Amino acid sequence: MSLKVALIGAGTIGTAWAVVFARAGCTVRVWDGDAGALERFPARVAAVFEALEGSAIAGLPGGASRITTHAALADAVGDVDWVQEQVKEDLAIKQEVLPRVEAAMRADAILATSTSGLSQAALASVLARPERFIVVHPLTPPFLLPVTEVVTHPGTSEATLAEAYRVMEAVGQKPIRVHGEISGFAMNRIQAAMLNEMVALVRDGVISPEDADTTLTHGFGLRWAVIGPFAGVDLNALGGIRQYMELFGYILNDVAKDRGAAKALTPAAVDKLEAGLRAQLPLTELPARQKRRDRAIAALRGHLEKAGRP
Ligand SMILES: NC(=O)C1=CN([C@@H]2O[C@H](COP(=O)(O)OP(=O)(O)OC[C@H]3O[C@@H](n4cnc5c(N)ncnc54)[C@H](O)[C@@H]3O)[C@@H](O)[C@H]2O)C=CC1
Ligand SMILES: O=C(O)[C@@H](O)C(=O)[C@H](O)[C@@H](O)CO
Repeated sequence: MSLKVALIGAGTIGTAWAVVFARAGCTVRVWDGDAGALERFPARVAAVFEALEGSAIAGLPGGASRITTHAALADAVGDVDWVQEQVKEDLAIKQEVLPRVEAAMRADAILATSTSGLSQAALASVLARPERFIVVHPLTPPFLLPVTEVVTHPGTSEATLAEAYRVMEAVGQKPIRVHGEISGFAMNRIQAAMLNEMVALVRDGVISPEDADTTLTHGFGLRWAVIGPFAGVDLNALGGIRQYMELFGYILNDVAKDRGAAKALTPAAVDKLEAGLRAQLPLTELPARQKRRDRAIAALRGHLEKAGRP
């Protein structure tokens, strides 16, 4: 992809985005308010490319040679098509940096922020061209984990949203659409729900931190690597997700009650889940999907045994 990209912020996520864009063929220009961060940047990027070398996701040759660092903001963003911002997660800092970046950019370029959950409306409110502004939030690190949430504010244009999808798909990311203003967006809320429960179980002496992690590394994580939690439980009852929830939904409700949370599993929620799952897969095809799940997890386990775990 021949896109010209500027990265604002040369820390952990700036480094990771540089690899994502550069390995896909984009020209990447990097700026940061801290000269030291820019100095350290090439070595950080080189370490990632070295780790990916020879793998299926190393990307096009010469990735690092497409990345340059710039002391002046205007030099980095002046003629690029896409600007991705990842300065410190602090509303006041982003509200100060984003308008400066916008003023130095081409009027038709897109300004995306990597914020993990700050209000997109509050960020957009300080911009002159909010229609070109969008949240494109990755997981860590995006060069390994392609899912990327795309979140608009009420003034984001349809063209900007479509371009965000086009660009993310072209650089090998898997965009997902998150609707509305919600703190933490979707990905961090999902992770937070699980982490909150794990913290409470450890705090109350129900399980050790190590064993809690093992439920993921040797359990759900293996399954969820090949099939999501909804599609996964859909295979755990012959009648699919509706029957699963009839049989085991009491656990979701008990946990919500124990933690003083409102019950999420309403009849309307079950109807929505069933409609979504059955649109993907008729009940008659569940056994075939079970077989595909088994093959994929078996292959994954074989690979993990060879590669070892960190
Ligand atoms: N670390 C993570 O796992 C993820 C972080 N993000 C988001 O990416 C953003 C950055 O996070 P990290 O890369 O982890 O932080 P980091 O601390 O590694 O890097 C932040 C960079 O911003 C620069 N910076 C801070 N204030 C600045 C200013 N006023 N002007 C110019 N540069 C400034 C710093 O010099 C630093 O190099 C945050 O919005 C965060 O929510 C998104 C996904 C994952
Ligand atoms: O674990 C992660 O990768 C996610 O939590 C994120 O990407 C977040 O943005 C995180 O770094 C801050 O909660």
